[in-house]
Order: sequence, then structure tokens, then C-alpha cells
Amino acid sequence: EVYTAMTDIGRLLTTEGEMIRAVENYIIAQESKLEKLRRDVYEMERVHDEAARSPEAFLGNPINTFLLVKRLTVDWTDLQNIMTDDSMGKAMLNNLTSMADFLHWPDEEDLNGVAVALMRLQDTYNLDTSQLARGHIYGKRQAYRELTAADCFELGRQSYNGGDHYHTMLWMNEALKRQEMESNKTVDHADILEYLAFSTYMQGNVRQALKLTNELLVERPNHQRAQGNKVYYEETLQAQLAKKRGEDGATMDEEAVEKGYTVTENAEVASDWQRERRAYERLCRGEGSVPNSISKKLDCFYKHGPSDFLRISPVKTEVVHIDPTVSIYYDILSDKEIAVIKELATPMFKRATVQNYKTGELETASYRISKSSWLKHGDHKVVAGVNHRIESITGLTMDTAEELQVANYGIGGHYEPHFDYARREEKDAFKSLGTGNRIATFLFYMSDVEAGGATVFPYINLSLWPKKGAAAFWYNLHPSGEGDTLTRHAACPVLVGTKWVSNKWIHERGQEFRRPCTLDYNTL
Ligand SMILES: O=C(O)CCC(=O)C(=O)O
Ligand SMILES: [Fe+2]
Repeated sequence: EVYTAMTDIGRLLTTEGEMIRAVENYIIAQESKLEKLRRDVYEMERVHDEAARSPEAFLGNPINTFLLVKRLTVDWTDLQNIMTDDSMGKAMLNNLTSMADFLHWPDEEDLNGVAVALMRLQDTYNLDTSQLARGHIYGKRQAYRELTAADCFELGRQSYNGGDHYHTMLWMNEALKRQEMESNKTVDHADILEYLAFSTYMQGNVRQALKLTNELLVERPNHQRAQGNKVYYEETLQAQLAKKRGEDGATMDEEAVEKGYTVTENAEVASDWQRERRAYERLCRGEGSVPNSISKKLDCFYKHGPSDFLRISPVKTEVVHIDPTVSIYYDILSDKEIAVIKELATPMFKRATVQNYKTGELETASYRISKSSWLKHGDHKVVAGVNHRIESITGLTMDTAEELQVANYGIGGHYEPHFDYARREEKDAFKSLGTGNRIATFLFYMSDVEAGGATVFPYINLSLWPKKGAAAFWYNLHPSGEGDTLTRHAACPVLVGTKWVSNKWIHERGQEFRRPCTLDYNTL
């Protein structure tokens, strides 16, 4: 007990002094914590208000979308950590958690999805990393702020987790540049170096990887993984040097063959794919042009048939390619009809799937990213009207056609090169329908797209730019029923804005007298 002697009570003053200091320190800590929270939330509020004024316009910029998802994942985790070390903060977080049913929280997968989409845009549209980090996209809309070193680091980390060392290097280099210029550092220099060094090694530049690892070791001499990597990189360099000196004369190819790889075959497969990829990306950027021999035969006119309806109300038609014939029809959907279709389709939206022709299962795939749903003839008079219009314009029956598919592509949304028709090995795809193959495609554009989002045909050098209210039409099959390989096409990633389309896939059955078949592969 202390109350019995003055000396002991005197010591209590020391205790009290400590207590006061502790509480004061607590207040200072809380205040600086609150100050940080206040600064963060104030900034978030400012951006949020700007976004809420026009969400489509704001989120039409991929950098803004990435930053929003990052705020709701990485930044939110940081904020929660600050808030959970006191009970008031905990209570508030519990409150937020109990609202889980009606709040949407993006997760790590979403963050990865937007990061991957950004990389796709960067590759397809040749976007420069520094320009992107500055928020510039194609000279189009500007992001609301530049990326910090931590943002670039996050993009690098996401690429790294996906095993994409090429983009890890690009973004970690950018993070490094930005970090060195930041007065308030948003990320540790050494953390960037660690990722950068390893990805540089994975990309084959051992010398540079070693240099970066040495830099890292200057900053963090006890970093164990870096110590291990340093030894390994040095040994690898030695071995490479020895090889160059001819001590081991085997070429890479010879070694690969020894290990059982068939080098040339792989190279051929890769180059077919690469050729298509290059053509696809070039067309997405609008760099393709139809040769003169074809363009001089192209035409535009008012289409007055085949149905009586078109005699009264002709359709503005542009033929943009001959063999396969690709036509564009303008102003065939009104803004009102488009609004109705979007409204009907949106509540039923699901991530688009593709059919695995081996298992027959529908599955999601990274090469098709959009949300879509199907509208039946009887769902609304607008849908019925649309079906009639396609029948009037094409002269083909809609009785055997698929329902109207409505699709929306977000930032980076795309559909890589594909055929709409089922090929021989996939011929069971539509078997259960009993309506034959997809003879033709009628593709409505239900929005303009600010940048990107073209429909491209890599083998005929054709890019179609979405125009609200217009539609594209082509036959997927030759009159013989054989698939027309030149109709292979793709939906380019949306760069800025959003893209809405709807598809009507018309089938073979019922068209026998409308588009008679021939034995000859080519005649129409
Ligand atoms: O959206 C586009 O431009 C094309 C879509 C497409 O090819 C498809 O859904 O099959
Ligand atoms: Fe398609």
C-alpha cells in the first residue's frame, strides 16, 4: 500500500506525470490519426462528389476506375487498420459490415481484373506507361489525378501476381521514377526494387537484375531473399559467360530439342497466333485500310427491299466489304428503343460465357469480358419490333433465330477473335436446337464509344466503329453451308467510355427458299 507514507505518496506524482504524458501521447496519436483520416476522407469525398455528378463519364476513364477499385480494396484495408485499434472505430466497422447485403465491396479479384484490363489497353493501343501514369489516355479524357508511386506499385504487384513480368517491369520502373520524385513517399524504395529485380531476371536480363538486387542490399543489408538471389544471379551470369566463351557450344535450340521440345513447330503455331494478334491490334487502333481494289467497289444507297416495309421506309445502307459482304445499316434503332432494351436487359445481366466444345459446358473466359442477357420476342413490343425489322431488312426468317442477346462492355471489355458459327469439331454446339448453324449475324450498336471498342475482322482488314442506332450484318456461312473463315472477328477492348451492342444470330433452318444453298462453295 502507498497511502501510509508521504514518500510513497510523493512517488505517485511521478506515476501521475507518466499517466498524463501517456494520455497526452494518446491524444496526439489520435489527433494525428484523425488528421490523416480527415485528409483521406476529405479527398475521397471530393473525388466521390465529382464522380457522382456523372458516373458514366467519370468511370469511362480506365485510370479513374482502377483508382476507385483500389480505394475500396487496398486503401480501405489501410483505413480499417487505423480504425480498428480503438473500440469506437471497431463499432463503426461492425456497423459497415452489417450492411454487407446492400453494399458492394470489390475484392482482390476485382482489383486484379481492372489491373489486367489496364494492361490489355496498354498493349492493344500502344499506350506509354508514363503517359498513363499521368492520367493521359489517347489525348482523350484526363483522369482526376495522376498515379502515385504506390498506385504504380500496386499495378506492378497485380501483374506480378499474374505471372506477367513484362508489365511488372514497366510499372515497377514507373513506380521507382515516381517514388524518387515524391516528397511524401507513398511506398518504400526497397519494396519496389525487390519486385523489379525479380521480374527483370524473369524477363532474361540477369545483369540488370543483379544490379538492382545490389541496390536493394545497400538499403536492406539483411534482406534474406535478396542475399540468396544475388548469389544465384552471379552464378547464372558466370554460366552464361562460360557458354559464350564456347566452353559449352550447344545453342538454345539444341538444348531445347534435347529436352524434348519441338522448337520449330512451336514457333510456327506461335507465329500464326501472333500474326492474327498483330492484325487484330492494328485494326483496333484504326490503322488498317481496305485495299483500293475493294474500296472502289464499295457503295452506299437506300435499301428499298426485299420487304414492302422497306419500300415505305428505306434503310440507309453502306457496304463496307465485298466477299464476305459486310453491310452497315444506319438509324435502324431509335434512342427510345435502345433505352427500353437496355432497361429490360440490365437486371438479368450475367458475365458472358463461351462454350467449351469438348465438354459442352458454358464457362467464363478471359478472352470474352462483358455482361449480357437474352430478350425474348414476347418480352416487350420493342423486342418484337426489332425482330421484325431484321426480318424485313435481311429477308431471313427469325423463327429459328436465337433470342436477342444484349451485351455491355466495361473498361477493357473485349471479345478476342472468334467465329460466330460452329466449326466442324464444334458442330454439336447447336444440335439440341435443331436449327442448324449460325448462318448470319445481325449486330446492333446501341452506343457510341469514345475510344476503342471497334468490331474488327483481322483477315479482311476491316474495322467497324460503333455508331449508336446502326447495325452490321454479314453471312457467316457460304451458300454451301461451309463456314466462311474470313468472317473471323473480334470486339476490341473499350478504351474510354462504355459499349452496348445486341446480337441476333440467325440460323440455317427456314432460310432454304430465302437464301437457297448451292453446292458451289463461292457463288451467292
Ligand atoms: O461487340 C462486338 O463488336 C462484337 C461482338 C461479337 O462478336 C459477339 O458477341 O459474337
Ligand atoms: Fe461474334
